[in-house]
Amino acid sequence: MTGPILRLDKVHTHIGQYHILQGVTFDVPEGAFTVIVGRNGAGKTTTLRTILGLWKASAGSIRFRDAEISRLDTSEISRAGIAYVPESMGIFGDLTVRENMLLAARTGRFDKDRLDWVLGLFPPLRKFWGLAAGNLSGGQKQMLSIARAIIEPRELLLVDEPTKGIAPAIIEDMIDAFLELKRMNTTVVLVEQNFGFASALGDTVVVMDDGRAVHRGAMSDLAADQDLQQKYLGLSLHD
Ligand SMILES: Nc1ncnc2c1ncn2[C@@H]1O[C@H](COP(=O)(O)OP(=O)(O)OP(=O)(O)O)[C@@H](O)[C@H]1O
Repeated sequence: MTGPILRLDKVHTHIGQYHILQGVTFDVPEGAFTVIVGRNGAGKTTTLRTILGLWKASAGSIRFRDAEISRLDTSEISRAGIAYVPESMGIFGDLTVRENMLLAARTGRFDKDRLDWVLGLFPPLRKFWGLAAGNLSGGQKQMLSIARAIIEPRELLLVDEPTKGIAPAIIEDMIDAFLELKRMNTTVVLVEQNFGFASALGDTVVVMDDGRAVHRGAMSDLAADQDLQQKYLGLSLHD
């Protein structure tokens, strides 16, 4: 783990008349997994969308390496090397798995070694390569969505709740795939409600509540401390 690749400093986001993020501050260390947890409506997705410029920060600073990105357009932020896997997965149901992957490759073609590596992480995608993606199961769609985000090397990957609605057996496969990304020193910010998944992968953890980051620290400390979990997360993580 090295220094931060991304720094949020007192970030505020308004959506219409609502003041959603109210001074979010945390660092994302390079080459590690940062997990954002917190109750429903805490502002986790809004934080990812604000980093991506899909919502504009109304105040505060977001620095990616040495650049201030909070005023940039999403396309510029994406070109700078930040990829996003939204909760809605953002895949095209009428297009095949292959076509979905190809659209995500900015050069318009595949690097064969990279493609082999990605398909090795998610074998069902190889199997259903020619199938319209709308026919995939929920877990397979989630895999496709992640595969799209990593088909080219990215400096930072933002992933929103990959386990949502996914069966436990597939969650295990997904942990393996993310562990492989970890071995490659990929920098990931993961929003995750499933505490087993979050604690299996997270190096650092950010707990959000009511539009703020109320706790930052090592995931191992939070995972080992039930009082801390109770204080910040109530029982919702174990429901
Ligand atoms: N388009 C919108 N218009 C108005 N309010 C919104 C909009 N999108 C999100 N919000 C509000 O912003 C707050 C934070 O939402 P957000 O989706 O960031 O929370 P979250 O922590 O990701 O929650 P969850 O775990 O339920 O997905 C919520 O109160 C939500 O209702």
